[in-house]
Amino acid sequence: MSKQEVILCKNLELSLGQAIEKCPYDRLFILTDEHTHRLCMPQMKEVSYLKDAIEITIGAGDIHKTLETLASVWQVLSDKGATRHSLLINLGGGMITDLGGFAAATFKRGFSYINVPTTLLAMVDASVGGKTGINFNGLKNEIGVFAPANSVLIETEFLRSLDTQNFFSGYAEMLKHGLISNTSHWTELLNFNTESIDYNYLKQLVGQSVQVKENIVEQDPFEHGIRKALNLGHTVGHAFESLALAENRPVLHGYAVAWGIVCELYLSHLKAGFPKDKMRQTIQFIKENYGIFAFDCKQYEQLYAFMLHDKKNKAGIINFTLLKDIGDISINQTTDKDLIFEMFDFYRECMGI
Ligand SMILES: NC(=O)c1ccc[n+]([C@@H]2O[C@H](COP(=O)([O-])OP(=O)(O)OC[C@H]3O[C@@H](n4cnc5c(N)ncnc54)[C@H](O)[C@@H]3O)[C@@H](O)[C@H]2O)c1
Ligand SMILES: O=C(O)C(=O)C[C@@H](O)[C@H](O)[C@H](O)COP(=O)(O)O
Ligand SMILES: [Zn+2]
Repeated sequence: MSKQEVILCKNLELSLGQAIEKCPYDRLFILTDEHTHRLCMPQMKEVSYLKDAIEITIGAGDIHKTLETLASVWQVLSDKGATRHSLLINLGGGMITDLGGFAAATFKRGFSYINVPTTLLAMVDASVGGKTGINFNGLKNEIGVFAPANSVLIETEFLRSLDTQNFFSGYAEMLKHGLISNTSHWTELLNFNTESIDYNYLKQLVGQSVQVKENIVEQDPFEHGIRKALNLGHTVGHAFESLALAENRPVLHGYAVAWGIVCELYLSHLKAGFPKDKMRQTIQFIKENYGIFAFDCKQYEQLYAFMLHDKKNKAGIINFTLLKDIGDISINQTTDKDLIFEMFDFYRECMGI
């Protein structure tokens, strides 16, 4: 996979113009969801290159990260004459960059695309690294391909219209990056004033956070080894997300990851010696800011069944990424079912369920 250009923009219009010039195209498309079309598209109207772009707008939220929505995007591409030499700009959160990236990577076996992430989660995580796809059969990202965007243009001014829940959803992936990188970044994140956001400081943290992801993806673009670090919290988090979806009470991805981190830090403590004080401090932050995902012991089997679908697994054995300490990563960790159930007990006890 070629190294991806990720730019923390000073001037989006200029950066986008330069990125587009690097991708000669016959037809230009821009994908938004109903919210980013209303809130973020007006800023793009200034960009002269986009005057003739064909707009595609889909429903917002992960419930639309489906085969049906993907087919509707393919349909417009086909009807409007997209070719292998077309260019797609994804303007939105992780749902848009995942689905749009997959649409571009598969239409006529693939054409170029540029990500302009508009949520915190997409800026620090989803828009970078080339994982694209859709949810399928109640499972997260079940269908997809690795296909990086030609450029990722991060304009943090878009964050000013983001609601609190989506701010914290993205912040969970930043916390994950703190845990897998170093103590000083983790400490900065735990101490950031989330009640009164300093957007200049946030921009600096976004830069640091996306750098953690870029460094790892560069070493292992196809997740054969160290990229599994980026999946910390997701073995359990995706199971929570799938259970929530099955029970018609969807949760935001980052919230599921935060609750997944609570579980996987417990396993990290037991199996890899992750320090108890750092586990407690991280869990305290999550309890204070993410509320509770409730389930009872009758649902343990169902959660376990969802975890059996994790993409890191091999031969039916659930694969965890654990930590010996902050920044000290142990990939390919396994454990028996009893300990997984004990981990659920721990989660429920410390969340007060
Ligand atoms: N590919 C990857 O590496 C990767 C990494 C992390 C997460 N993901 C995926 O990303 C998705 C979650 O992404 P997300 O949290 O960005 O969700 P999202 O794209 O659904 O966006 C969340 C909500 O915020 C709205 N929104 C977007 N930008 C806005 C803005 N500037 N102001 C106000 N509202 C805005 C959206 O319309 C939506 O309603 C999940 O599907 C997850 O699986 C992928
Ligand atoms: O980029 C990666 O690698 C990640 O694992 C980042 C995750 O935050 C992200 O949610 C990713 O989509 C999960 O991928 P999956 O392979 O577990 O579906
Ligand atoms: Zn994630």
